[in-house]
Amino acid sequence: MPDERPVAIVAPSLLSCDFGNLGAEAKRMLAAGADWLHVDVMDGHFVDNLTLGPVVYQGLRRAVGDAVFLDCHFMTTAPSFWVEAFARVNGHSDQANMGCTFHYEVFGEDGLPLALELCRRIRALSARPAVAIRPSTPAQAVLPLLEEAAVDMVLVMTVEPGHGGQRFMPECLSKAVFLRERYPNLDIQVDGGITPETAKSAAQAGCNVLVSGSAIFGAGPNASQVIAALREAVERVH
Ligand SMILES: O=C(CO)[C@H](O)[C@H](O)COP(=O)(O)O
Ligand SMILES: [Fe+2]
Repeated sequence: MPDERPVAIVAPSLLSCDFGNLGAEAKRMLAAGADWLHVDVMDGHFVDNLTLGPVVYQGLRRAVGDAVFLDCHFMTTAPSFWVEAFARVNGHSDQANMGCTFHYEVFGEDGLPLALELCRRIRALSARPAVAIRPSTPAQAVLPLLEEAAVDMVLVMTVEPGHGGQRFMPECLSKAVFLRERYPNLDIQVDGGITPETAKSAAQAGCNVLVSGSAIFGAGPNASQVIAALREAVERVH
């Protein structure tokens, strides 16, 4: 039987970087073995924190170049507006180098048509649509989007969105198990409190895309070792 599980992807979260040296920090992560760079976009409404907008994103894109996949995690009440704004400054003829993850909760059950419309728009931009669920949202909520093949990835949050450096919530991993059983080829991303240790249980639950902020940046010059350990956690269950 062919091995259907998707490949390991490690995405350092720039939320934990030295923002005074954003471009250099991003390049340091790429040199240390990062596959993607995770960009947390917080609007001060959906979460009680505010990070970066299109102006800073444009600077980041210029610093890393077009070949790098920037995995944008929109923790915003108006994802459609911000997706357009980020796409405009992404600096490329198409946006295949950009991931657009929105939160299910901003649309909810009644908002399925709007969520589908946003996914179609993200695909029309050639960007990569994904949906995130916070700890209190069940995995079943995203099934209608998966049934329509509207998203390429589900982000299972293992902390409450809004801040880096929080405690990992292992109880959220049952959602990854539920999704992996039904979708062997789906990219399942996990974000929040991921360390080489917690990555093992996340990988066993079926997650293959690991976001990690404080563990990677907290390792200073040893970031490459943490990235390698995260990748190994996924590859070991592969
Ligand atoms: O989406 C996020 C917070 O809402 C961040 O991506 C996440 O918290 C990463 O940081 P850490 O690895 O320190 O938990
Ligand atoms: Fe994130």
